[in-house]
Amino acid sequence: MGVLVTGGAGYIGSHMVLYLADRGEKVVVLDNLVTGFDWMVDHRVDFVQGNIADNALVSRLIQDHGIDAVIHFAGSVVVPESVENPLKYYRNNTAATRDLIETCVQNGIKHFIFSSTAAVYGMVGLEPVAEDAVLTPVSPYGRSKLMSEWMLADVAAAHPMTYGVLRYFNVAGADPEMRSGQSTAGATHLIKVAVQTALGLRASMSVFGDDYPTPDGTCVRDYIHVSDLVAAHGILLDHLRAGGESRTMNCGYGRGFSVDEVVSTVKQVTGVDFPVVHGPRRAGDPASIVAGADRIRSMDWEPQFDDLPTIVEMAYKWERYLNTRNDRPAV
Ligand SMILES: NC(=O)c1ccc[n+]([C@@H]2O[C@H](COP(=O)([O-])OP(=O)(O)OC[C@H]3O[C@@H](n4cnc5c(N)ncnc54)[C@H](O)[C@@H]3O)[C@@H](O)[C@H]2O)c1
Ligand SMILES: O=c1ccn([C@@H]2O[C@H](COP(=O)(O)OP(=O)(O)O[C@H]3O[C@H](CO)[C@H](O)[C@H](O)[C@H]3O)[C@@H](O)[C@H]2O)c(=O)[nH]1
Repeated sequence: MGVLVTGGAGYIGSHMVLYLADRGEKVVVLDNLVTGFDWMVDHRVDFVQGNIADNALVSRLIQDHGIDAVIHFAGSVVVPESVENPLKYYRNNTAATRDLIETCVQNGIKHFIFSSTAAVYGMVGLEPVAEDAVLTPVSPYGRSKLMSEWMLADVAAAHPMTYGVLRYFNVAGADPEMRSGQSTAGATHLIKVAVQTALGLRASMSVFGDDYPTPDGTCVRDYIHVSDLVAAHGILLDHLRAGGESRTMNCGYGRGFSVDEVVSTVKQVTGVDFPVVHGPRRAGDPASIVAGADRIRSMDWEPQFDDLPTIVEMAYKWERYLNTRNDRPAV
């Protein structure tokens, strides 16, 4: 048995690789390094640079490495970019995923786990959102991912394959042993931006909107630590390998923090009172999105880092480490 991890040189995929290597799995990573870094791939696993849509390459990897399961992280991930360049997202997230799934079917892959997103829900109310909610994504990013969810369900109905769809909420933090972390150039994610500001890499940061219908007027999100997130994939993989049915699950802790709460936590953890500007709303932001977490909590999933200061501390430590590298990605 072996696992093909696509996008394993990226933020979340590199943590998945650490998790699998730590438990002694045979792993091969396929990544074209468009946003990932080869130095983020753990040395215990094989790394191949290439595209998920390359049928001949993926077939060879599956056969040479005895792959029974694919965990598919590779994709394009920036919501505003998907609005400006939707065809990029339909090509890389939908069409390329279609090609990858076809290669998997042709090669008898038994299990396929897919990185989906809370963006498939679109604008929701203030209550936690469950998996069976109406899906009305508002961005090409969300739609490109939802189409892949549908393809997987159709393919699994027609072929002997089981699948897991995991809808991630706001992923943050870094490996507790500092072997990987969020390293993307020009990051837009709140916790990453805030720790960069605390380190003086940015002169100030903005809070996008403070007139939302939330307790303090700023947007509420469900921040999940990346190591807890990848552990959920491991549990789902074990479930599928044991003959369990396909599952679609939210990945969040089921509680929200506002932007102002996150910023205060970053100030407390870092001890730096950095400048914060309260600016206008950012287009497309839902006021609040928190995971209905009943399904994931009904698995044997025991989160280790469900604590905002701990998540922030690890993100901060990783940012400090990145700062010591000569090749640190641009802020
Ligand atoms: N970060 C989040 O908060 C978040 C939230 C919801 C869903 N997701 C999903 O999780 C997955 C991983 O996201 P991430 O934050 O680690 O992003 P990332 O950009 O760090 O990782 C994506 C990786 O995929 C690679 N890649 C992209 N297109 C490829 C292709 N065609 N062939 C081969 N490799 C390719 C990139 O080089 C990169 O290493 C994505 O599918 C994303 O949509 C992320
Ligand atoms: O400098 C910043 C950055 C962000 N924010 C705010 O902080 C919140 C979180 O923003 P992020 O950009 O960190 O994350 P998003 O909630 O926009 O998006 C994340 O969660 C989505 C699902 O909800 C998708 O999965 C997406 O891929 C993932 O990046 C938002 O209200 C945003 O407006 C700021 O105020 N200032």
